[in-house]
Amino acid sequence: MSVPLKLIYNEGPTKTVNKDVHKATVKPIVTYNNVCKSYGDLHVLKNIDLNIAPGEKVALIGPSGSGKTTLARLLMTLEEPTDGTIEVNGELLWHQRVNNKLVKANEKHLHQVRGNIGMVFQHFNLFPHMTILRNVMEAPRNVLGLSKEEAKERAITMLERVGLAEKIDAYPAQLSGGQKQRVAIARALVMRPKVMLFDEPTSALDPELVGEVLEVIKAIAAEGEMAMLLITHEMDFARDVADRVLFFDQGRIIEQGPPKKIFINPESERLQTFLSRFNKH
Ligand SMILES: Nc1ncnc2c1ncn2[C@@H]1O[C@H](COP(=O)(O)OP(=O)(O)OP(=O)(O)O)[C@@H](O)[C@H]1O
Repeated sequence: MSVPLKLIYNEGPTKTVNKDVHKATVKPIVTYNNVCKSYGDLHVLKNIDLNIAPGEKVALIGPSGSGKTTLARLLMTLEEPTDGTIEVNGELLWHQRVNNKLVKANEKHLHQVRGNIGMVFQHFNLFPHMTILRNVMEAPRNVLGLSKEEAKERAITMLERVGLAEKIDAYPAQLSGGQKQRVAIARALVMRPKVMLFDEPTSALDPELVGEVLEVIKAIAAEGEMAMLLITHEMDFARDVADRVLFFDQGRIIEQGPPKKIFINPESERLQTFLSRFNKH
């Protein structure tokens, strides 16, 4: 059993880190194996190797256009890698192993693997004609095949978790951007994914609404067992939530480590330059 390890640094917040995260023996929940992605001559991802352990919180930072969203889109199965493989919970995305050979995965297989991944994007894409409760119940009903009562119970629990229990009968148009994003988080969580992927979840929000969404994500992260990949331009948030921070530039992982190392003792010049832009603000 893993033992939570309390870690305090730089007068910063108290973090809970899963000790097992850094042990080589833990079977990763997500594996990128030599993944490349090109659009014509543009090589957006170059030989990415990345393991994410169960429960591990990984923040991805880096300049605009460095390939962070592309890395996420591959995991969401919205894009196919040009080369390499990705595994989630031991199952290949895009490919299957048949007689030890890689063959193209069918839709059924993809659907199954995708069920392990929850996604929250910049834009919430809620169904405007459905109440908040219906928005969150929809996938448990239609994808998991739960009864109406079971789906409702699960949805209400999730909406309570993101602080929106009193809004279940409201429609998306009646909510603030921050509240809509919290619904989107509940909608992803209700499927009980093993991995949650957040792609700049606050970048479309008015500044005064950013905090409430980040607080919800932090609270979910602190609960533990679910792995998270967080793409963010919020450096304080990355520092507070992540067990490991990856600095991405020009399609490669340039540097990675615990937040303390990345934000206080960055090694590469590129990371130092990148961080200095944030420190000026
Ligand atoms: N479908 C596509 N066709 C062609 N080029 C693309 C496509 N999608 C992304 N790109 C290019 O890939 C590069 C990486 O884009 P990506 O969105 O992954 O970067 P990013 O690090 O997430 O940037 P940001 O922080 O601004 O969101 C960019 O040069 C982008 O123009």
